[in-house]
Amino acid sequence: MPSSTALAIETDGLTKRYGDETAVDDLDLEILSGTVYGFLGPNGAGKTTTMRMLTTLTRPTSGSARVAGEDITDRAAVTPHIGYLPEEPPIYDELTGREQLEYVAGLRDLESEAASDRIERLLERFDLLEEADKRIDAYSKGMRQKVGVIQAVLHEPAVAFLDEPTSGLDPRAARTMRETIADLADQEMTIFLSTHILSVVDELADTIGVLHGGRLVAEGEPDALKSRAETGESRSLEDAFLEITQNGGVPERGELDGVGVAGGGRE
Ligand SMILES: Nc1ncnc2c1ncn2[C@@H]1O[C@H](COP(=O)(O)OP(=O)(O)OP(=O)(O)O)[C@@H](O)[C@H]1O
Repeated sequence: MPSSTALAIETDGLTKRYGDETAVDDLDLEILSGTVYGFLGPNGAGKTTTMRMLTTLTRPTSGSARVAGEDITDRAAVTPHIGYLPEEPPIYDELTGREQLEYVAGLRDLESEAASDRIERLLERFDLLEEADKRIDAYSKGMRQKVGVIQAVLHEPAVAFLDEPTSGLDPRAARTMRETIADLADQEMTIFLSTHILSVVDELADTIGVLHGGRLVAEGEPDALKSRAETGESRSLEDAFLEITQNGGVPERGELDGVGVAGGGRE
């Protein structure tokens, strides 16, 4: 068991109910600092709800969680340490890309010269320099996504929550995004990465967790998840994912032998 200081995200029985529906059910996570955690699950599995709880945007019904060592009930303590790219990044259409990023830097109280340097570098990296002084309402979906990611990591948070970071990006930009995520992880940023694009998770994640019906039904390193317990033969991550989540209803515990499963199996 790692010491608590090495954990970037720690949840204990984290649960969110909406009326009769349990969106996230008794979630226990221990995510090491500086790692990329790939968070998978079918539509409606509870991924966004989990991220909204961990980023303090919605309160759990029960259970607890710490992010970057801070309790998620203490929004003021948590927010300086996190960045969040939600499905629809919060950006002002009437600003230019650069103005939007400078605005976010101001909200984060970043020192202006250092922030300007970092904004320039990230704009250049994402091939946005030429468009940086155009209004965002003229941006394509992919360009908006790039601004959304840059603003999520501008303040070099300890933990970045990225929901479908490659959404809307062309192949070149998607590659830049993957390389940027890998670089950020190399710089000890913890990345909580939710996506339906399994190749992205396969390439980047140190650990993958699979949520199904609000419950964590499998967790492990990508290779362990892909290995078939009975024969040891390897399957694609897509095959593994489809097999793990194949029953439409409530998941059964232990669907994936040989891989840590919610409620047991993790060290
Ligand atoms: N504000 C809300 N009010 C009521 N039910 C909600 C609310 N937010 C989410 N839910 C329900 O909680 C469940 C989990 O939704 P969530 O958006 O977390 O899933 P997801 O894994 O992010 O799905 P997707 O991959 O489609 O984005 C769904 O059944 C959804 O209908």
